[in-house]
Amino acid sequence: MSHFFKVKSLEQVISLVSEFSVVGTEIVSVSEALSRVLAVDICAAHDLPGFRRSTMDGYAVCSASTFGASESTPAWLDVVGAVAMGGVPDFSVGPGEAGKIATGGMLPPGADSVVMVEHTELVEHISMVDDTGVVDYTSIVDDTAVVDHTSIVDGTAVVDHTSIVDDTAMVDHTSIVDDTAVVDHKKKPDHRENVQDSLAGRGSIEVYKSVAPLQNVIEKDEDFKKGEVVLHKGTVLRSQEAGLAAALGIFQLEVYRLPKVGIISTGDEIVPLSSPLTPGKVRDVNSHTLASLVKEAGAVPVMFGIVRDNQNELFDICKRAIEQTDMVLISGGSSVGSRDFTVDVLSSLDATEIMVHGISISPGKPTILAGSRSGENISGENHVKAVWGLPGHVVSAMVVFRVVVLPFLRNLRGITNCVFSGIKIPAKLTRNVASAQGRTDYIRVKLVREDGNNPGILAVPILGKSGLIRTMVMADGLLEVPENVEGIEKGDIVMVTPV
Ligand SMILES: Nc1nc2c(c(=O)[nH]1)N[C@H]1C(S)=C(S)[C@@H](COP(=O)(O)OP(=O)(O)OC[C@H]3O[C@@H](n4cnc5c(N)ncnc54)[C@H](O)[C@@H]3O)O[C@H]1N2
Ligand code: MOO
Repeated sequence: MSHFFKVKSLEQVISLVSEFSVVGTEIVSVSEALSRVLAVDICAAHDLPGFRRSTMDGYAVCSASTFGASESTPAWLDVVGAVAMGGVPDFSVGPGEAGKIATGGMLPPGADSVVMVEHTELVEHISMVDDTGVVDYTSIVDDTAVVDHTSIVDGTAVVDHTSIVDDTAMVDHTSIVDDTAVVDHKKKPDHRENVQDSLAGRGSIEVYKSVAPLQNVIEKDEDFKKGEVVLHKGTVLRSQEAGLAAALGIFQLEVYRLPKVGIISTGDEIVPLSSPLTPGKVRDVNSHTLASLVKEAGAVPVMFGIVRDNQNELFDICKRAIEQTDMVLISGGSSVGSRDFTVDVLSSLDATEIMVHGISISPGKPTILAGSRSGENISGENHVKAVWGLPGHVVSAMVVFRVVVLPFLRNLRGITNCVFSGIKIPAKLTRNVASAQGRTDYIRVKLVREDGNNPGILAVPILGKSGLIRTMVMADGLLEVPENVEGIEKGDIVMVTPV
């Protein structure tokens, strides 16, 4: 009622954020943690990845063995073993030697780099073929799998393989290879490849390209070092943070609980969507725009419905909303008209102090911020809660939410560490925009692509009163015209906040 605004600047209002509390915490599984806010620092319990890994298929080598290697003067290296995936190599690599390795495999001791397989050529197998035609291979496929072939190749071409490929799979080949080519393999088809692979891994290679130390290798602590703080309190968790937690074996995280935001619409003229629209009435738009904005901001809207222009009714609902939620948004009745009760009701509530009535922004000047210390909330946490009186005009309520309420809601969620909150899109303004000195203006703009040879983005101002939802529906963003600026000229590059 008959109060006059004591207008504060936007900066003055935003600086009050620190006077409000943050919600309590809870434990959630990593799979439920997306978009939640981390409540503690997380340290790496071990080095990541924990061992030196190859990033390529090829040969683990001492890089010095390849120095000077080229197509015309290749380096010649002996292949002394093959690394099994998921295992620990049981051989080491010295100068002039190489170990066959796949992407992700552990480098054998002595190797400091990996030559890509396409930069090598296999030139020799270790095989003893003598005059009597006895071929003897002993190939180590992995640390559990010893492949032992004893093959007698003679004029009758009897080939007898007895191979243990791994600890679960006994492979027994009895193959008579003769003119009729009777071949009996009791084995999985890929075992043959493994065996051939391992045989191919033994021998010598020519290397056509040198590698530098640590080339094609991830060091044992290259991702994160043991003891390092890998995630900071106040971080909004994204898919990559879930991946990091998984990599470190963390399956539960302490996060801030989701804040509840109470939403109240006021006004004798406002009717719910379910009611018929009789003359003089308008449907409740603000409850729905604000609930959507609250969800978009990572909180939970709690609807308290529509309150008539009645001080006692508004008092009761406000009191209940403050008790049951962490922040309250009241739209309508924030101005200085005879039916604008919000500021009086908030002043009359216990332990509630009006901190702001009027902000030098347009739209949104008649905004109220009260701080309520009225005891514990339902979760037993002691809060200074923000209670907002937002202007009733549909656009004003939305703009004030984005520009003013959002920083307080981010603080309530516990966010301290997120660069995305202020991302803006550069665009070229298509017409002059005037603005009054001494207030920050928010211009709704539509973003369109420039055509022809200009790949830029144009910002087309959407003109219209702040009671018209159409202007927000048409808009893609808000353009801020600062307090000390009189206007912006057509053709200027402006920064647009997406809405
Ligand atoms: N003498 C003055 N009058 C007004 C001033 C001023 O400085 N001096 N400021 C104007 C501005 S700017 C705004 S914004 C409004 C803010 O008024 P209130 O916050 O008191 O809001 P109401 O008067 O209740 O409603 C304004 C307008 O919005 C419609 N409305 C309200 N709630 C809803 C809803 N939930 N859904 C849809 N539409 C809603 C309401 O019907 C009115 O049309 O004050 C100006 N006056
Ligand atoms: O402040 Mo009103 O919100 O300009 O329309």
